[in-house]
Amino acid sequence: MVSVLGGGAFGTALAISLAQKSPVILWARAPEDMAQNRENKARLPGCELPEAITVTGDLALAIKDDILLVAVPLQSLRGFLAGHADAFTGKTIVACCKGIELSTGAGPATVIAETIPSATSAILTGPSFAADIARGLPTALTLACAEDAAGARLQQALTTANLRIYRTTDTAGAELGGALKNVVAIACGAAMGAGLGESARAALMTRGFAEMQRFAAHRHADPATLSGLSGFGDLTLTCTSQQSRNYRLGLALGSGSDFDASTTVEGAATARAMHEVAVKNALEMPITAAVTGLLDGSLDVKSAMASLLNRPLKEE
Ligand SMILES: NC(=O)C1=CN([C@@H]2O[C@H](COP(=O)(O)OP(=O)(O)OC[C@H]3O[C@@H](n4cnc5c(N)ncnc54)[C@H](O)[C@@H]3O)[C@@H](O)[C@H]2O)C=CC1
Ligand SMILES: O=C(CO)COP(=O)(O)O
Repeated sequence: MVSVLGGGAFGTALAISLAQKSPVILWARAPEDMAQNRENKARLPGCELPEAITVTGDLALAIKDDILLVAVPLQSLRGFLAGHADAFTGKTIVACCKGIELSTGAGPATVIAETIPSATSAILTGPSFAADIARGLPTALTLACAEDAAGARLQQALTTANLRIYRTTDTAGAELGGALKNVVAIACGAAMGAGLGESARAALMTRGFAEMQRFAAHRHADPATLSGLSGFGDLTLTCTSQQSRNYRLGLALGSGSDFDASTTVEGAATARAMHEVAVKNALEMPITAAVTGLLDGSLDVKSAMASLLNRPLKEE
């Protein structure tokens, strides 16, 4: 059986998807409302929880299963795993989160490997909005696991009628694609929010993709992974849809409107983490630098765009 740890939008959607096949335990820090109303009103309203889902706040019960999908934000992943390290020993842990740690520059697979070395670590990533998965709309994701046999087992276990899963052993590529596209989505939202137009967005997506490839090459990821669902696929979705929280944060920055600070926006911390790695390793990441400036308030959108346009001319 599979358990999902993390009662936010994505964890709930994955539990709903898996409940088509077998009973699922969904662990949440505050399960009461979900358990009582059979709906995650706070994060995924309008999606009824099927009977096959047991909602619990008892982590020991959830961790009994062998396959554990962990859907907490990336910046919380290390603390969450380390806090229950004994219980996670020897398990198969699938990180369902996207980002790079501010404190270390590590992605989710690395965080699992460092925190629970006895675990089999994997990542589930790619273009999917939680609401789409929960409604049973067709979705394709990437499952990355360095051990191919374990990856194949997970691919079978997590595929459902509407959720098609491809697999790869390139965990570095998969974790970077999902992390870095959020930063580009913030940039695209900001450009659209400031009224700079769709041509500007296309330029940011394309040159942002070049930054993703550069960063991934630095981490020895397979370039083909970046061109797949977890990279190009998710970049396309997140940079073009108002369903994306990263894109919506960008829209708010660009238009000068308010944004609810309690929203999970992985790209904000990831932009800072990437910028630090880029500066330290002399990687050229001007869009990431511009997003970091927008987030810390040292740049506005028009001057950020001007700084990108005024860089020395170069070959594509
Ligand atoms: N919502 C979506 O459409 C998708 C989200 N993701 C990824 O899923 C991850 C989680 O995001 P969402 O579920 O959307 O966010 P969310 O904001 O809906 O939920 C986050 C959940 O994590 C819990 N949480 C936070 N810190 C925790 C900790 N230390 N211990 C235990 N639980 C903790 C919160 O209580 C909350 O239930 C993110 O990395 C996101 O990028 C990936 C694909 C789609
Ligand atoms: O990762 C996602 C889509 O694949 C969800 O995007 P947001 O976190 O920006 O909402």
